[in-house]
Amino acid sequence: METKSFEQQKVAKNGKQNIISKYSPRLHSKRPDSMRVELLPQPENSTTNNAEKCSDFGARVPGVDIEFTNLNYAVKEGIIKRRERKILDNVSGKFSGGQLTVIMGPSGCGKSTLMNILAGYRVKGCSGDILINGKIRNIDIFKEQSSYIMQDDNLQPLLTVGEAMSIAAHLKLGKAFSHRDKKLRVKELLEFLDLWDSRRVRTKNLSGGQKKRLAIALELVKNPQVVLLDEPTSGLDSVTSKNCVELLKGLSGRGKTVICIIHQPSASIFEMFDHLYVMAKGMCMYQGSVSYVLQFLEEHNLRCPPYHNPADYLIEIASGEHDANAVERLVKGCSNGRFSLEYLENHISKEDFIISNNNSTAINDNSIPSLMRLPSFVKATTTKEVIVEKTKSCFRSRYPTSFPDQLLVLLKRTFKIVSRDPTLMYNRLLTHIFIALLLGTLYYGIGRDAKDIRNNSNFLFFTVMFLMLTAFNCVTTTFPTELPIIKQECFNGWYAVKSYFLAVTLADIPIQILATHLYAGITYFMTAQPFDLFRITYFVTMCTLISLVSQSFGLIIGASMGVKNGVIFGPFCFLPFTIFSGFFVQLNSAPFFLRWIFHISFLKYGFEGLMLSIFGYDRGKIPCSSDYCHFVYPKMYLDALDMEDAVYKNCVLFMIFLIVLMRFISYYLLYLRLK
Ligand SMILES: Nc1ncnc2c1ncn2[C@@H]1O[C@H](COP(=O)(O)OP(=O)(O)OP(=O)(O)O)[C@@H](O)[C@H]1O
Repeated sequence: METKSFEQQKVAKNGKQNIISKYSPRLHSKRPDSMRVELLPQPENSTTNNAEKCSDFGARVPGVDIEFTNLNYAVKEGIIKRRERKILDNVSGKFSGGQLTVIMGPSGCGKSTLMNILAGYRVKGCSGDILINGKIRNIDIFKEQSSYIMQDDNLQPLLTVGEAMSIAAHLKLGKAFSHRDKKLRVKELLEFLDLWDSRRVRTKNLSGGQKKRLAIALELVKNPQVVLLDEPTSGLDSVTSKNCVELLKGLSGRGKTVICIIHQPSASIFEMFDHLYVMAKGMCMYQGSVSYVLQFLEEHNLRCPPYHNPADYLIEIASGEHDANAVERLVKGCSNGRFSLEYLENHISKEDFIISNNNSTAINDNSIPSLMRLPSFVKATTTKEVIVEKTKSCFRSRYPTSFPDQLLVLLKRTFKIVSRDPTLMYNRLLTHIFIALLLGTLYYGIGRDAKDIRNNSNFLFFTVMFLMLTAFNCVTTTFPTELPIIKQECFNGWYAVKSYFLAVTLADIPIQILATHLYAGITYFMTAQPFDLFRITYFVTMCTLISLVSQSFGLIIGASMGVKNGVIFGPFCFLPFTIFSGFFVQLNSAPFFLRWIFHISFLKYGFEGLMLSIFGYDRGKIPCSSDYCHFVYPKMYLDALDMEDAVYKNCVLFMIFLIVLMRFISYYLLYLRLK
C-alpha cells in the first residue's frame, strides 16, 4: 500500500509514471540507482488520457487463462538404436488473461516446444493436460480464439504493407464485415502500429522492427483473445524491442492473454513483464511475478550481483554457470511450475494454480504505455462470451470466409505476386522468346524440305525437353519457398489448404500458357512447318499440354521436398521418361519387359503428339532439294519411329488425365506436409 501511495505521489509530482515501481516495487527498490530504469514517461495528464481512452473500450474483464499440468514431450533419436529424449519434463504452469507472460530460458531448453504445444501447433508425442479457463482444451475452439506468430517474419515479400493487411482482413473477417469496416480496421491497426506511412512499401523492404510489427498486425486483424509469439524481439535493437514489448503489454492490458518467448531481455524490458516463466533443461525453474524473482533466487542461495541484469543472471543460472545444482533446487522450489510465485504487497504468496480460482491480475489503466492508442475494435470480451460463441460456430466451417471467397482473394494475391516476380514472369517469357528465336534461326525453314526431316524431328524432341524443363523448374520452388508463410496462415485459420493450392496452381497456368504459345508460335513459323490451321492448333495444344504436365510434375516435387532436394531429385525422376520417349530407342526395339514404361511416359505421348501434328493425318509428299531423300513421305517416317498406330486424341486424353492425377497427388502431398 505504501508503495502505491508513493507511486501516486510520484505521478502527481513528476507527471510521469514509473512502470517498474508499479510492477516490481521490491525489485526496483533493490536495484542500485544506476540500474533503475525510468520507463515509459508519459506526458502531463497522461493518466487522465488513458482513463478516458479506456472508457471507449468497455469494462476490463479477465481473458482466457491457459493452464497446463504435467506436460511431457519426448522425441526418438538415433537411427539404429532408437533412444527417447525428453524435451519437456513434467512441466506445469498457468498463464492468465490480461497478463503479458514471458517464457525465458537458455537456447535448447524447450521454450519453442512448449509454445508449439500450447498453441496446438505440435500435438503428437506430448502428454499432460492443457486447460482453457479450467476446462480441457478443445483445439478447434482454441485455434479460433488464438493467433500464433512464429519466430520468422512469414510475410509475402512482394506485397505492400497495405495489400498484405487488406488480404488478411478479407480472409479473416469474412462477409460479416463490410468493405468499409475492413478498411477502417486496417487503417486503425496500421496507425496503431506506426505502419501507416509505410503502407505502400513492399514488405521485403521493411526494417526488422517494421516486419515484426506487421506480422503482429496481420494476426491482430481478427482480434484474437490469445496471442502467442515466438521470439518477437529477435534481431531487433533494444529500442525497437522495447517498443515491441510495449505493444504486447498494451494488448495484455486489454484483457488478452499474451504469451511470448524472449530469449534475453534487457533490464528495462524485463521489468515490464507481468508474468515470468523461466525454463531450464525442459523444466520450469521459476514461475511468477518479476518482482519476486530476485528474492526467490536469494532464498535458494543465489544472489544476483549488483549492476547485473536479472534476466542475464537467470539465464546464467539456467545454463548451470553459477551452481551446478541450482536448476534442480529452483525446479523443486516452484514445483516444476505448479507454483506461481507472486509478490503481493508486503508478503510473498506461493499460489498453487491448480486449486486457484480465476484470479487474473487486475488491470490498471495506468499500466498501459502511452504509446498504446489501441484500435477501437480491440475490445476485451468475456471469456464466457467467446467460448459460447465459438462452441456454436464449431459446427460450421472453421474459416471465416467461404471456399469461393478464399479462392478469389488468394487468386488475386497470387496474380499480384507472380506479376511482380521477375523470375516467374519476365524471365520466363524472355527465356521462351529467346530460345524460340535461337532455335528458329538454327532450324530455319527445315519444315519444307524432306532432306531435313530428321532435323525436324530433333527440333520437335528438343521442344518437348525445353517445355518440360522450363515448366518444371518454374514451380518446383513455389511451395518450398512459401511453405513457412502458408504453414502459419493455414494454422491461424486464414484459409484452407485446398484454396491456397488451387489459387497457386491456377494463377500460374495463364503465364505458362502465354510463354508456351510464344515459343510455339515463333518456332512453328520460323521452321516453316505446314501452314494448316488444324496442324497449328494441334501443335500449340500439344506444346501446352506438355508444359502443364511438366508443371504438375514440378508441383509434386515442390510439395514433397525442399528446394535443394527438388533440384537434385527432380531431374532424376523424369530422366527415365526421357529415355522411354521413343526418340532414343523405339518401342519395338526395346526389350519386351521394359515396353510398359513407354506407355506411362508422358514424354512419349508429348513427342508422338507433336510428330503427328506435323507429319500425321495424310500429309502429302515433302519436296526434296537434294539428290536423294530417304523419307519424302511423312507416313514412312512415322512408321520408322514405330508411330504408325499413334492417335493424337489418345495422346491428348492421356496428358489431360496426367495433369488431373498429378495435381491431386501434389495437393495431397502438400496437405500432408502442412498437417
Ligand atoms: N522434432 C525434434 N526432434 C529432435 N529434437 C528436437 C525436436 N524438437 C525439438 N528438439 C530438441 O529439443 C530441444 C528444445 O528445442 P526448442 O526449439 O524447444 O528449444 P528453445 O528453447 O526454443 O531454443 P532456442 O531458444 O534456441 O530457439 C532442442 O535441443 C532441440 O534440438
